[in-house]
Amino acid sequence: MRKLSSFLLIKRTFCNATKTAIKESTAEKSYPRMSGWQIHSYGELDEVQFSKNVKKPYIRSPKELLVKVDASSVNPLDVAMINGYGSAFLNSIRCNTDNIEFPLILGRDFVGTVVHKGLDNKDYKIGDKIWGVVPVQKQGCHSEFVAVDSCYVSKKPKNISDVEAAAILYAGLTAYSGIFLSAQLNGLSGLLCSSVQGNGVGKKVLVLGGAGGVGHIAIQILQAEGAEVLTTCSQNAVPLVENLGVSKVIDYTTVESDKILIDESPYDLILDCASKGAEYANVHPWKFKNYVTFKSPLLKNFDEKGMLFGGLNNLKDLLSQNISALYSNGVVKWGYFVPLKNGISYLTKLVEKEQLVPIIDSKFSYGELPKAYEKVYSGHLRGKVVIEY
Ligand SMILES: NC(=O)C1=CN([C@@H]2O[C@H](COP(=O)(O)OP(=O)(O)OC[C@H]3O[C@@H](n4cnc5c(N)ncnc54)[C@H](OP(=O)(O)O)[C@@H]3O)[C@@H](O)[C@H]2O)C=CC1
Repeated sequence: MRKLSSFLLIKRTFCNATKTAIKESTAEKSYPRMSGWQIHSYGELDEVQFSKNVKKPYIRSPKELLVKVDASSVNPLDVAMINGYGSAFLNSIRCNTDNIEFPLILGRDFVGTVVHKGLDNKDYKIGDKIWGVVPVQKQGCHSEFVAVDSCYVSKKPKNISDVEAAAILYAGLTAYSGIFLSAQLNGLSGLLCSSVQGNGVGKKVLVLGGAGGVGHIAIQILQAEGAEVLTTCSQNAVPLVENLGVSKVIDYTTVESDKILIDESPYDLILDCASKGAEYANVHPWKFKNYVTFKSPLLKNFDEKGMLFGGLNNLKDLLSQNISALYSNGVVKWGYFVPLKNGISYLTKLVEKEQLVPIIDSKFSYGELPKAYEKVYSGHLRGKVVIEY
């Protein structure tokens, strides 16, 4: 009798488990799908694979919007993330759809159309054309749809095309945070004030790498603020950056360029958009108040040494680079992409006033996305690589 009841119990448990599995797999199959570019492990560029069977994101909070992506861009970060860059830190804060690492969708900035919205989104209606960014710990936007908190978007400026707009926000917010948060051009935190222009009047700024995605936008922000801007680039980019109206273009490939850079100092700010790094601040006997580099060792230290020792190493790096820069009276800082709402509003206004015009290096279709990744990987960009969906 006891044997029979145990048999019945096992059978019932088995049946329930089978029913649950069938239910789950049916739910999995009936889940809405979309197309997207994903990586399933870290490696080379060919890890980026197209699939028509990607789970469509959905709205998970009243502040979120579901967006049909119309255009996007590729950034050096996307290419680096394929290689596993930042994975240690990002996994510690990751909040993608299922809190899992893979499959991972890259892509950080987009222009798109609102197709669904959370209840707490009175500023947006279905069909609105918006632009925005996706924080690095979330699934990206190199896919048909993206779900994003409305604090990372705003209405797209009407005076530029989708493709032009797609070139701006990630690079623009990086430039914005380097100028206002790290260097504090306005004398305050960029979080507090950026609506009144003129913060650069009387200031001399050197932008290293003025032809690239971040560099060409940084130049335009600084000029809109009234700063005198000098920039470096290689010879074939000189006419392009001259067109931006900078006061001096220095071709860094010439022998005399170092002397010019030193003679032109002191600088209120040197903004490194050319991956020169903190070390470069001390290479020349020049004077500066602030040196901000976007080549930060922060995530690399976490990747290589773990969260604790990586954190300690970051502290050590920050102190040592500043101690060696003391002789020039300058402060050396790291700059980052920060998805700031007031940064998005600032860039929107700059575009609407035609003080910021993006430079497009090249345009690819959504189906050609791997070619766009290759283009960014190969470097020497003149503006941005954009994707039209
Ligand atoms: N920390 C962060 O959160 C972020 C960091 N970044 C980093 O900032 C840097 C710039 O990004 P992005 O503008 O998108 O990159 P791009 O590749 O678009 O631009 C880099 C530009 O620098 C030029 N360049 C290279 N070497 C020099 C040099 N010695 N002097 C002057 N110019 C040079 C390149 O052209 P050429 O080689 O022909 O001279 C190219 O035009 C990258 O290293 C990127 O990884 C970017 C965004 C966020």
